[in-house]
Amino acid sequence: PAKRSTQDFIFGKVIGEGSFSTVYLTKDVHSAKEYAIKVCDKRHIIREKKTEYIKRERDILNMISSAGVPFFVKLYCTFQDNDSLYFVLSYAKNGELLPYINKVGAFDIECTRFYAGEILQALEHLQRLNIIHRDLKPENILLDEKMHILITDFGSGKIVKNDDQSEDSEDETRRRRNSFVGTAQYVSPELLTDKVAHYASDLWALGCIIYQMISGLPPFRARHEYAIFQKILKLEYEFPEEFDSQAQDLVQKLLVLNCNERLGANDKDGYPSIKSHPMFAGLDFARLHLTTPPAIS
Ligand SMILES: NC(=O)Nc1ccc2c(c1)=C(Cc1cc(-c3cccc(C(=O)NCCN4CCCCC4)c3)c[nH]1)C(=O)N=2
Repeated sequence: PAKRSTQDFIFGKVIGEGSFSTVYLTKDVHSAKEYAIKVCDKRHIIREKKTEYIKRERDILNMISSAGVPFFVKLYCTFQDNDSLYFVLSYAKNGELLPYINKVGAFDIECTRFYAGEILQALEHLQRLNIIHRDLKPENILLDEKMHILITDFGSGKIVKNDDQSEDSEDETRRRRNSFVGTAQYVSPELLTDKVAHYASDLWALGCIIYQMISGLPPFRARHEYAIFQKILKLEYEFPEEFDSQAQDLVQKLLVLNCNERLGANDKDGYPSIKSHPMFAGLDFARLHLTTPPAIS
């Protein structure tokens, strides 16, 4: 196909903002289809030495789009001009999951089971593709027009080489320089201490998101980031009264400081030990993307 350019799209409202990018709702002038275009500022990326992150995001999005799995934004094409890089991505008509949690205050257990199940399915696909998201949070979980999830923002993602999560000395040197951590409320203890992410780092974030869907707030909260980090490292959080007991059991098995002892941490080929948890009893994971999501109310 011919290389696209900004002339092929009508740019609409801003629907997302990042430190190096802005996301616009756009319409393809030829097909009238709606897309999200992520516009990345070249000079800013180069100045902040983030070119490797942008290349990795493009590579991960290509891997996911080629795999043809549900639950992720698709990358349709990329192009560039003198100032910017352009990623043409899926448009998620219903935006981020977070405003829905804030709007209803707390999901009922059926909604929590459904959306936790879709996120778990998505994490299984990532594990099988040897990808760690590293910044999973409700703002990066979008909702399409049928209210199914579309996970986005792989700008912090990691491709695990030959299924070995350990690191070589070059990786270790880079890691010590690597100031990356995810978003405070959802970052795992191992990313705060030894700066090495594991597949189980995304399972920690899943635990935080399940807690938030039920209680309305993330488990580790404080006025300042440093205080949040302290609470995470001390596993300092509580369950509100009336928190569903099966969900509480699952969250407690995911929010484990030692990433190797987290439920699912040692699973190969997906997360069977999490899928078999009583909280997901009766959920048909393979058909989730084909079923009508429960109304969020
Ligand atoms: N960092 C990134 O990669 N960011 C991306 C990437 C791809 C992408 C992306 C972000 C998208 C973000 C997005 C944002 C929105 C959006 C923005 C503003 C308002 C709304 C909106 O009002 N939706 C209706 C849902 N409301 C939500 C709150 C409760 C009532 C109903 C949606 C729709 N899609 C998108 O559609 N596709």
